[in-house]
Amino acid sequence: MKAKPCSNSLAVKISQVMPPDTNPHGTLFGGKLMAYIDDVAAIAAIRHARKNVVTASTDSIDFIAPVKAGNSICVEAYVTWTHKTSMEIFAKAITEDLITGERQVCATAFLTFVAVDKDGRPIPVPPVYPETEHEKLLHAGAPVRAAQRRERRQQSKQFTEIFGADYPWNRSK
Ligand SMILES: CC(=O)SCCNC(=O)CCNC(=O)[C@H](O)C(C)(C)COP(=O)(O)OP(=O)(O)OC[C@H]1O[C@@H](n2cnc3c(N)ncnc32)[C@H](O)[C@@H]1OP(=O)(O)O
Repeated sequence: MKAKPCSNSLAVKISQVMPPDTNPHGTLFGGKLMAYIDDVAAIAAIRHARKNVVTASTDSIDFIAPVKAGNSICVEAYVTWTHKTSMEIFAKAITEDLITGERQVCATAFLTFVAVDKDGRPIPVPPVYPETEHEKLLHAGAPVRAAQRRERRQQSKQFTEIFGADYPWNRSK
């Protein structure tokens, strides 16, 4: 498959934070921001693969600064690295006080998406290559992050086996 540049997958979403999406502090719900990030990252992954994708995992999301109601929130995401069927996506969210123009990074995250066929089975994706300094930095660090994810996935599988699928109310003490 022909390699594509990171920039080919760039997806951006900008919106104004409205009160229904805020918590009692008047700032954006963390869960809402996570949904924005997943949404934009999925578009980037589909753009790169030109196939259906699923979210396989999200690395830790660091909430760096709160996002006030009335501010804008801009999420950008692009594919930084690919393996066989999986793609790493970097997402960055910035918030802007629309009155003063002050901007802040409010969150960054790495997500992994997997391209799937109509039965949900993983299928190959094209390679990606970096062009800018930022893209090169992210691309170079990706194999180490992927190895950490493989290790974490093994731990998750172990927890799944240990804790099982019992409902809490059926669990014996
Ligand atoms: C857009 C959305 O909202 S989708 C909804 C939320 N997501 C989901 O429902 C996905 C549920 N999970 C699944 O369907 C499956 O576990 C899949 C498709 C992610 C993986 O399928 P599996 O049959 O386990 O495939 P397999 O073990 O071969 O892994 C396939 C690839 O996914 C990668 N992968 C799987 N799980 C993870 C994970 N937790 N973190 C990072 N990468 C992962 C593997 O490393 C592999 O990558 P590679 O082919 O590039 O080397």
